[in-house]
Amino acid sequence: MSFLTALRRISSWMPVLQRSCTRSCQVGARATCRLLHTPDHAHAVNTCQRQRGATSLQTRAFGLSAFRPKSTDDLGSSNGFHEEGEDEDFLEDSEVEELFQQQIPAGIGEEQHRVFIVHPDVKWGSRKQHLTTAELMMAEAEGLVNTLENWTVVDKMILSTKTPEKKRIFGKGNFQTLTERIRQTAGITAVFVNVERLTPLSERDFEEVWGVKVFDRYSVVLHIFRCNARTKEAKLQISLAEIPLLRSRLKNEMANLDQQGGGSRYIGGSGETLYEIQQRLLKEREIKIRLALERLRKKRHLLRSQRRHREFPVVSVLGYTNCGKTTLIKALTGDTGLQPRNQLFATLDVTVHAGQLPSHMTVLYVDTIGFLSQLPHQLIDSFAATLEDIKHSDLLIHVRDISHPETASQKVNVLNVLKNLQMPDRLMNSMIEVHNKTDLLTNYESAELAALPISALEGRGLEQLKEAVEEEILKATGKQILDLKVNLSSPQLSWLYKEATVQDVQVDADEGSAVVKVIISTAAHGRYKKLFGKNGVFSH
Ligand SMILES: Nc1nc2c(ncn2[C@@H]2O[C@H](COP(=O)(O)OP(=O)(O)OP(=O)(O)O)[C@@H](O)[C@H]2O)c(=O)[nH]1
Ligand SMILES: [Mg+2]
Repeated sequence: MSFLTALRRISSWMPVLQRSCTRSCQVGARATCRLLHTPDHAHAVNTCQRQRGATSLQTRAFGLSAFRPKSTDDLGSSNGFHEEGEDEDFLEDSEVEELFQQQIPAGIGEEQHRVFIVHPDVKWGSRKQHLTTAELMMAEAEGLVNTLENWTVVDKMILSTKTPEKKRIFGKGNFQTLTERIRQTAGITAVFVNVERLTPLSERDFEEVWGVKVFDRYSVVLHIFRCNARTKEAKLQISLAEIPLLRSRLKNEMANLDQQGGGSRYIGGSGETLYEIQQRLLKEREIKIRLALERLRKKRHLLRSQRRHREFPVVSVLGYTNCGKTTLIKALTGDTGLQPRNQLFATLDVTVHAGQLPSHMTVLYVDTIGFLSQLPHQLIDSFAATLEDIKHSDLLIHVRDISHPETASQKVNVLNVLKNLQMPDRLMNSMIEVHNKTDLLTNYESAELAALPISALEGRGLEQLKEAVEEEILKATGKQILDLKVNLSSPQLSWLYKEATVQDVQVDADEGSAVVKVIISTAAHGRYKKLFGKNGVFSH
């Protein structure tokens, strides 16, 4: 790259970044008020309506009536609950869009790529992958490329290596073989080196030798995320995760410029070199995105307590990407708005969907972003905020694609990520493991006795799953299902409507009494007994 081209490219960033810095100051003064709620809650209310009859509905729906549906995009990252007056200082959609569309790292967001994949296979040492093979890792890399609409795999190669994390990933001989193969393969526009993260230096070296764009897992996964991002939070997180790529690009461009003696020159009496100015602008961009994300996170804290207050137990559904999480939630809730896709990272946002358990108790199922082995660390960091909410669930369901050849290592990977996220022990111990896609295997029988075999697609095993969920939810929330005999001339029934969840009322008109089926917390039951005496409880 010539000195002039490099200089031109770098200075092309400046107006964009400067504009973004000025705007960030203006945003602070803006306050936006919104009221919205998810269609899921409308669904929850409707379901309650059908199950409980008019009187109980009045009690329940009252708590929810302050919410209205807005767009499905808004369901996403903040679980669909937004509170009035809490949107102060928040970025407008157009501002998030501008951040998202500015400063896209080179090669990301481009129209098409014909890709050569090389997988460095570590034969020994601490970096060796024990639960998988190079062929399976290569298959996953191909899966990642094929997820992108206009990307195709042209050729692939597995090469052994000792030090995938060092600058020289491959030995001299192997590197020569690889370079020849790449040069001989016609029409390649990019090489995907299947490592977590390439150093800026090796990326530059590879690009120089091979003459095409070079990607690592980090940049490929980011590219997929960019294509699938719908909500503000996802877009902000992707923009944040792209910052390291922009830094690498800046480093490489400055190295080019320095070779020509330009990078460390001071700019027009500013006391800063060009490199320092660019670094500062990137830092400012990063701070702005982090601030916006932090505000979303704070908002979620509020939303969490609101949700607790409403007493709908929360069940988070997680697992490796493409294992069938969205399909399962769709089957459990009948929510037709959900769109499962045979694609990695189809779901990028945490969304919430109401469903019913056998006792007609309403629970909220949380659909989450899928996990991936060797998902680059910075990516996990920027999405940790999204996954943070899972910690506040009442129960976790771990979905596994049991038909996948790598199902065992996928499980290990998911458990590791949960450990890194410091998931509370109570959730890890009560987690329900579900073996999905059993329809793809003949006469599947699990060696893991506690696991539940299902087919989310064909609706098999769902009743057993719902029963298991109910059992765990009752344990987790300290609730029980009871039949209570009430005197209709006393305030017992209205008390129960207020303090517990009334499931069913069987009236005996002659006796002036009713048997009421309730889901009630131990504490509320204690208060009930104190107020109305111990009589009239039937075991359930
Ligand atoms: N045969 C079969 N296919 C299934 C089953 N469950 C899900 N699938 C398919 O697996 C693919 C992925 O399903 P999703 O529900 O989108 O998976 P996910 O875990 O939400 O995926 P991400 O959001 O991308 O992480 C889709 O093509 C589904 O039709 C199942 O029980 N049997
Ligand atoms: Mg999904």
